[in-house]
Amino acid sequence: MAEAVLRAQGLNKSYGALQASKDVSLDLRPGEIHALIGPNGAGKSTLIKQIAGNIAPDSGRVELLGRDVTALDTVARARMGLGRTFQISALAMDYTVLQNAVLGALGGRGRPFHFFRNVMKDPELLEQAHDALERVGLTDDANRRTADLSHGQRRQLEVAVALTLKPRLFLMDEPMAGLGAAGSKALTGFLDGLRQEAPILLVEHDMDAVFALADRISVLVYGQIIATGTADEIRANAEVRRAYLGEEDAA
Ligand SMILES: Nc1ncnc2c1ncn2[C@@H]1O[C@H](COP(=O)(O)OP(=O)(O)OP(=O)(O)O)[C@@H](O)[C@H]1O
Repeated sequence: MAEAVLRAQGLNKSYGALQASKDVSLDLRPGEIHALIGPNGAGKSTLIKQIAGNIAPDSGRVELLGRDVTALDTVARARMGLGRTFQISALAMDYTVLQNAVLGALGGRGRPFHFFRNVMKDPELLEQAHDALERVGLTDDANRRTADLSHGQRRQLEVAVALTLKPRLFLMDEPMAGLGAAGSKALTGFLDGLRQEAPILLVEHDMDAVFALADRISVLVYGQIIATGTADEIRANAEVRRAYLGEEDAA
């Protein structure tokens, strides 16, 4: 089996008496989409934050590309190739689509800048930004104000911003949230192709998207992974149906 690009081992995290992660282990392999599903409050965001480096686990470890990164912060993990999209948009709404993409590319440089107008003339940054916009199908919208984009287009732009850093793997937190049927179909098609280049750990409530896309699915309930398997295995798992999917959704 190919070496995992991401490995979480025995993660525990408590908030007071509440154990939000209980001995959580999972991995992400080259070329795959691994979906993380579970009811509201199950601990999905808490787990993603430990993997990304926003919060430290009480115990356990996180390995990225074979290296122990448990003590590294979000910036160091991003520089190693961990790309991320967020539940709540981190885009600058008054900037154009291109400006947001250039700022994303700039984030990979790791040194401060002083003049925004110079940044917007930097050929290398512009090329990275244009490439990423083309990948997600936003080339024609490059000069539009981000606030004027549709919700679906903003989601595409978030992926483009993450792509400017040429990530080796992605953490995506509910990328389908708020998208209509057409938007979520388009994004599903895009993620389907993206997995070969950068595998994706996908937190998603849209079960149609999850079952269409995921090579493997892990189900988190009360901070614990109760099952990991293919879509068919998860659909057929009695404990998962009881705890989460419900009979009608799992049919
Ligand atoms: N900073 C915090 N302090 C205290 N409790 C927290 C904190 N963050 C999360 N929790 C609690 O930990 C549990 C897991 O929350 P988390 O946000 O990880 O769940 P989730 O599966 O991502 O939920 P959702 O699907 O609604 O986003 C919840 O009971 C939540 O209230």
